[in-house]
Amino acid sequence: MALDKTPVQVIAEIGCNHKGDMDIAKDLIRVAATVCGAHVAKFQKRHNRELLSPVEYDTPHPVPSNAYGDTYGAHRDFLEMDVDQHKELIDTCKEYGIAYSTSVWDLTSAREMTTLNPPMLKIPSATNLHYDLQNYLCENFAGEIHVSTGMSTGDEIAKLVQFYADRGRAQDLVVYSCTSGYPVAFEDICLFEIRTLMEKFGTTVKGIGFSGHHLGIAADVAALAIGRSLESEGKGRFSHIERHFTLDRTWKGTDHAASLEPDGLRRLCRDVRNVDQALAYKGQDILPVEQVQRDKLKWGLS
Ligand SMILES: C=C(OP(=O)(O)O)C(=O)O
Repeated sequence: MALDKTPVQVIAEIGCNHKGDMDIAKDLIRVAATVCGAHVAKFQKRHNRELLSPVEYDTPHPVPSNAYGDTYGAHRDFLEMDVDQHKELIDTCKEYGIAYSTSVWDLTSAREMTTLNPPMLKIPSATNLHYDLQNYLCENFAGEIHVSTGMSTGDEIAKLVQFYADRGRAQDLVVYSCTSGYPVAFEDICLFEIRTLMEKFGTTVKGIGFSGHHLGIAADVAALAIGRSLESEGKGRFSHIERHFTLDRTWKGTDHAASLEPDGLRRLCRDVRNVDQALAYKGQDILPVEQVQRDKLKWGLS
């Protein structure tokens, strides 16, 4: 079966790695696009008073050395960009020719971000049981809806996909294999979950993706090989690889240590492009590149 050669999209998950600073956020977009060759620059949007209980909001950050505020809520608020700032980030993405995306963690964020008409919005693993939010997106957002499946049971994932199918939106849905951990040990990445998702849902949804929080880039290339080979068996489409992205892994904050720096993301994008070309069957017995060698080297033909 011929593979759909639409390139697998590499998403630079900037998240909150901008440390609440628009200049850093814009620089992350610029570097992801122009130095690394990523396809999407992704952020996160939260309304912390809606998302967190009063007690969670007022409790100090569990890791004080990562805290940007006296309480967890104040810390999260410090890292938030408002709607106008997200508009500016969209403009910056346009300037550098990279698509913009953001995850929405609560209903208010979903309402706000849909007004910006991005090409895609994401529901993080933490929020994928929030059906009011997902119903809102199904009814009010025409773009792709990406949903991550960390910390989810098989039944929850099946229900999730059915929810979108029932609303006629499964063909706009991208479901991500994900292990929620920062960073994730190699034995916990469980890449064959991509196989499970593709076998169960690949032909129902628009795409299956991989959202990684591990170290290095080898697992992503393996994810690509697994996803594309299932594609070759008619099990749907493997469409996205998402990795956290920072300018400096030693910066203060939870996600930096599990992020790629510019050279890592650049190598990931390069390897995804190159390996994707290599993932093909021979369309003919002897390729043109081999014919020259066959004529010259092959014993027993003349
Ligand atoms: C936390 C997020 O994603 P994931 O669940 O894939 O890690 C996110 O996109 O904000």
